[in-house]
Amino acid sequence: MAPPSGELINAGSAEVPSIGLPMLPRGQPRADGPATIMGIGTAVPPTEFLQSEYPDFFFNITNTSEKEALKGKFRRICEKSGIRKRHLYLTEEILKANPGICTYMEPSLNVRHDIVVVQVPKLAAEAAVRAIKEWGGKKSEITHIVFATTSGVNMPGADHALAKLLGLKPNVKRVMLYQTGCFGGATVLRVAKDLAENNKGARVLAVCSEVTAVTYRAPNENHLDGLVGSALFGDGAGVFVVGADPKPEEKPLFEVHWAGETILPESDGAIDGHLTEAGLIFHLMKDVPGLISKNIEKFLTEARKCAGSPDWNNMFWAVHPGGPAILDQVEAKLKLTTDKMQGSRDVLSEYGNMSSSSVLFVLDQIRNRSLKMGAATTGEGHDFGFFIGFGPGLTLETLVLRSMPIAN
Ligand SMILES: CC(=O)CC(=O)SCCNC(=O)CCNC(=O)[C@H](O)C(C)(C)COP(=O)(O)OP(=O)(O)OC[C@H]1O[C@@H](n2cnc3c(N)ncnc32)[C@H](O)[C@@H]1OP(=O)(O)O
Repeated sequence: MAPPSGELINAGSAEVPSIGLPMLPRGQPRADGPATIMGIGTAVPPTEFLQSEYPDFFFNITNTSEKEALKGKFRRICEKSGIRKRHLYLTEEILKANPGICTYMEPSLNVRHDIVVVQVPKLAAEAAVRAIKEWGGKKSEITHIVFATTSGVNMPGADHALAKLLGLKPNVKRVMLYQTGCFGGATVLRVAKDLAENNKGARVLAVCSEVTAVTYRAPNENHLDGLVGSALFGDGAGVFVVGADPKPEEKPLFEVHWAGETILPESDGAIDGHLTEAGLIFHLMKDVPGLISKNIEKFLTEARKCAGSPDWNNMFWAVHPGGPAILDQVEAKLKLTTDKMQGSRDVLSEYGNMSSSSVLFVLDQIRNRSLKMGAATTGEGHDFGFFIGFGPGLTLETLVLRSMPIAN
């Protein structure tokens, strides 16, 4: 029987006075070094939609072509979106076969879920195969999966489906994060970092996969922020292989040095989403770019201390490309040179806003740009950089990454 708590406190054990037991060795040894990103893979559905043609397609398929004023507004948003094309699973054929998805508010959750429950893990598996190939290890060495998606919910989750599709061992340890929205890309890396650093030898798949079949809906005068989502969102999956203490045959692309998350002041309701019988209904306040740019400096000033507080322009920037106004306003606020957001702008242009997956694409773009530029490091020649997600809350989630030298 346990002694009274007073005796416990005064039990006199030199090692652990609070419980009076000797310290035991930890069952699971920790890694020696920081988590590293050892492989990156991305995937998108094959069908692409040119943004210049999208207003006609969207208003036709949703039977709303008579709403000329609304269509004019949608066209203006598309023109200012910074997007050239997007990839969507929902082709014309699939939309015609599922007319409920093309309405504004008809109950249609079943058909939407039938699509995403299959397509979200499938797209993730495509990206994971590429990430694992670059990493060069065996699938049997994968110890953990951390998976984020806002595209539907299911039991067992998309993490379970991915493990089956890839043929991973049944004892792979899984963390499934549903409905994180766009900051999920940074969350999966933060959780993967903690797992890799606290479990020696762990090799973690950090996974995001988004398919817009849950949010797709007809335009409506009562939901103008919905128009912004319809103009911006695209489908895509991104996967990192994360592990610490790389073996000689493993070639890290980035080290993860710091991770943090904060809720921005006075931002309640700025981005939110509600899962309803008609799918996921998104709300975006017009001031999202202003709220992010107003509050970001304080948080990033704290974050960059781990890198010796370099100048903003002496870092690389992997920022979730939520929309061009967000990139513009952060750039202006921190007086960044125009090349700093190029990775984010390139991803926005070629894929749109793929919610949580986007920032993984941006880091892939940055290391590819670095190679093309002949830069000395994977971070466009800089030693340290940011990996930034934001989304519902408003939640701002950031990691500080250290780039690796490129042998030229
Ligand atoms: C899913 C997640 O968790 C995280 C996310 O990423 S959520 C998405 C975050 N992204 C955003 O919030 C979008 C940020 N906004 C932008 O990038 C730009 O404002 C934009 C591309 C939407 C428009 O570009 P712009 O240069 O600002 O053009 P602007 O002329 O001001 O706006 C175009 C039209 O859009 C309308 N508009 C812009 N933002 C709007 C909003 N949030 N709601 C409703 N209408 C909006 C404007 O009123 C304007 O309408 P009119 O042409 O009829 O006047």
